[in-house]
Amino acid sequence: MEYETVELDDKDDALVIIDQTKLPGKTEIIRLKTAQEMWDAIYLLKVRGAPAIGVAAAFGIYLLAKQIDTADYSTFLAEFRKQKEYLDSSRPTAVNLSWALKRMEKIVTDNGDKSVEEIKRLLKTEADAIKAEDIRVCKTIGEFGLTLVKPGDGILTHCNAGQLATSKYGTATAPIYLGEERGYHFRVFADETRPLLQGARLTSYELHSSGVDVTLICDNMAATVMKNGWVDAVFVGCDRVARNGDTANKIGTSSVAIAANYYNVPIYICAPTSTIDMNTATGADIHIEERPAEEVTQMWYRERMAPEGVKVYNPAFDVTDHSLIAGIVTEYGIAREPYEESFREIFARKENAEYD
Ligand SMILES: CSC[C@H]1O[C@H](OP(=O)(O)O)[C@H](O)[C@@H]1O
Repeated sequence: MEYETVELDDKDDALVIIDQTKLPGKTEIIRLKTAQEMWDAIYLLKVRGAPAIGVAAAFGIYLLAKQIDTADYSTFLAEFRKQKEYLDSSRPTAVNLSWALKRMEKIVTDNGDKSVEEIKRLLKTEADAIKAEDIRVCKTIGEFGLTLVKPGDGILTHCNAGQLATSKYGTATAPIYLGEERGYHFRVFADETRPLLQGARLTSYELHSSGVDVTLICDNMAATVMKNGWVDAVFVGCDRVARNGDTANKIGTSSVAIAANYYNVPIYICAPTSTIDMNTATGADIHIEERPAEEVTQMWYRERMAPEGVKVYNPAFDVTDHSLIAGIVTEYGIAREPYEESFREIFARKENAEYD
């Protein structure tokens, strides 16, 4: 299934995305032009998934910068920062949002000696680079992930860390897609992932459309398929990895990790280095987004599933303790305990690679 999760239409000054809230029933392409439309699209998960949110924010802030009508650098910088802070406020947990926006801001602050028009051109180049890197990073994560499994293995996924959460390949699905190209024929079990069903609506849709052997299960069935011996590894994505390896990912991931450890099934986090936040010491320091009750009680504000007025707790993410994680698969290798030391080695490799 070839489609672009996030595209830039530079001529029409539009950020073009698939509205993921309409999948799998309808593939609806929408064009975002204003800061409000971009903010809403991220908050409402029309575009979602840490890497895809980062790419959307990079193109989005570029388009908003284009609209800043001034030749004065200080005025441009002030307005740029206002728009950046606004987009950054849309969702708090996925570090890629702020990481991409900071990268774009650095283009502006590093080039104060250039004209505003030249800075706008440099912003476009940086946003294109962020998207290109995302594709390369995901493919490389797939290569490292493949070293952890063998043809015919059963793989369990949770939420969607697939093509729709990135620019291509996905992170947790990258080994699956690469394996499919090379005849590995994995048997995938996709958790539906309540309340917003990213696993049912997106992961099973992506994999089934790509001819992958995928079985959709309810979240409360994950332990059973592991107990049955059908799962050889768990691959999940992430939204923020703390320095000690604690990982924030879609709500329910920590339950999957506990079950996986009980049944001796390794769980691997597939994490672009852009999602590893060395400034966050442990999972306790990660801000977990809480979302509206209606997502739990009314299935996308449609079918009522619970009594009106009932109390609801709806955290969008949880934190999996580093001690439960068998390895963290990055584009510069697989990190293992002790994670802080392993991450420092991986970032050193990244630094050297970027200078090669
Ligand atoms: C490529 S990993 C993306 C990560 O983001 C998802 O969250 P959401 O659907 O709320 O954006 C989920 O946690 C995935 O693992």
